[in-house]
Amino acid sequence: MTENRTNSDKATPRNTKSGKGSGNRRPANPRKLVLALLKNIMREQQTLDEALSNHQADFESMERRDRAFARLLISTLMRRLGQIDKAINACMKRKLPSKMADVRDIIRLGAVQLLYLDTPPHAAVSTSLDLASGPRISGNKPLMNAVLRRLSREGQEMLAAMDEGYDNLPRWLWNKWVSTYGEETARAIALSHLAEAPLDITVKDNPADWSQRLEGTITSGNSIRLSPGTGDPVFLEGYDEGQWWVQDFAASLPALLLGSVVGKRVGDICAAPGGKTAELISAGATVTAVDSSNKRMKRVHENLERLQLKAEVITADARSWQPEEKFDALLLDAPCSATGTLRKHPELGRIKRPEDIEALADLQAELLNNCADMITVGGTLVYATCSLEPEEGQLQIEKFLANNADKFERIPVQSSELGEAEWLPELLTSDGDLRCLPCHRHDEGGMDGFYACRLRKLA
Ligand SMILES: C[S@@+](CC[C@H](N)C(=O)[O-])C[C@H]1O[C@@H](n2cnc3c(N)ncnc32)[C@H](O)[C@@H]1O
Repeated sequence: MTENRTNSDKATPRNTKSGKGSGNRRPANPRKLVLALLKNIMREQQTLDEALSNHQADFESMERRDRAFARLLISTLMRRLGQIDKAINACMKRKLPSKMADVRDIIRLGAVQLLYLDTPPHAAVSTSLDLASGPRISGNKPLMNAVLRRLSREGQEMLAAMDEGYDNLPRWLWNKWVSTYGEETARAIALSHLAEAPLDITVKDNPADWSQRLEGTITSGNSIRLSPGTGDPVFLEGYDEGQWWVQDFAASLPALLLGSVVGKRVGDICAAPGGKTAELISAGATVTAVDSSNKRMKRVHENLERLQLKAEVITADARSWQPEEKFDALLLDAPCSATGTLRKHPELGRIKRPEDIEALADLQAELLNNCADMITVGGTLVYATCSLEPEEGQLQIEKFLANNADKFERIPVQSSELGEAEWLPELLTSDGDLRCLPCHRHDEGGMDGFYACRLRKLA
């Protein structure tokens, strides 16, 4: 299972294990593919997974090395776009108008190679200019050439004078995080996006044995952090045998807030692609997994089959669906802006807008209200999102508790429930909610931003 928290209904292109590209098709040019992805992301607000699925045949036609290069190019572009654009603007008398977006994208593609990927200047410039076809674009080759040549000479000096955390974060997110967490933490979060996130897996059992076999380290509980450069997880021992699934350490925590689930009927609401479903089943629960997306539910079925785990799987809108018999416990992992996952999905910073947060907060409130009716009196409800925004986290819960004061109470989480590591208290708020930030445990590779709160039904 590979994690996908972008709420995208489009699957990431599957890895062909041969890595040789597919069929007799002529392999696609990785730089040209990246240009198309950039357009999909920046001008059509698609996630990288969505954009990649538009170009699946091209992606799969490439050798494994070219696929890795294309991914490196697009992810570095997304992580560093603020600095790249600032450096490009410094090379021009005035900013390029939006009708010249294609020209700007070609310069960006050359710039990322010159500034961050150590591509020899002649190769970065000539391979970019080769992509400038068509009368409207090719007429701008002298401009593109001049900007890229200047970046090859002065680019590193320009970068050294920039504030890389601040410059690479969209302004509205910077302002929001400074007002929510303070400038020091906002900067630490922004800096955490600049490096690729490590790969975490959750094992069904025997974490000590699996951490040795896969040469990783146990973060806590059943979560193992693999060493950098481990490569594509589908090639690793235990994947085909269904012994583990990919899940960020922070994403493995909300399910723990339900306590012992052995023998309990647990509703996993908004379940796809099924990371927490697998965790709850492995912990001994009888799980009903509900999600509204047919396409994503297909992945739950595939993932459970690989992991040889069983759940009742229901495709339904959880704003109105109700179980025939109420659950003992429920986990609502609500759709959200996913701003806690920018390390893994740096493009989200470019496609999300402040108004998305408001709309998602309304959807989460509807889901939470309906989930409140799905559990028995005395039952536990855990609400979680991978957002850093208070409207999707603590403010959502405050509103819910204010409207349901006689029906629900918050049960503060104790750090010992999350595991034994001495640093786990860092992840809890003074109210006893879980509040993971991407900058937590930065020196060990950080973690996704996650919020979770535990409630008990009183009446
Ligand atoms: C954050 S993802 C869930 C991740 C999942 N819990 C896991 O651990 O693998 C949110 C999910 O909410 C689902 N969703 C969005 N709106 C929904 C609705 N009204 N009813 C049910 N599911 C919904 C999306 O399809 C998406 O799969």
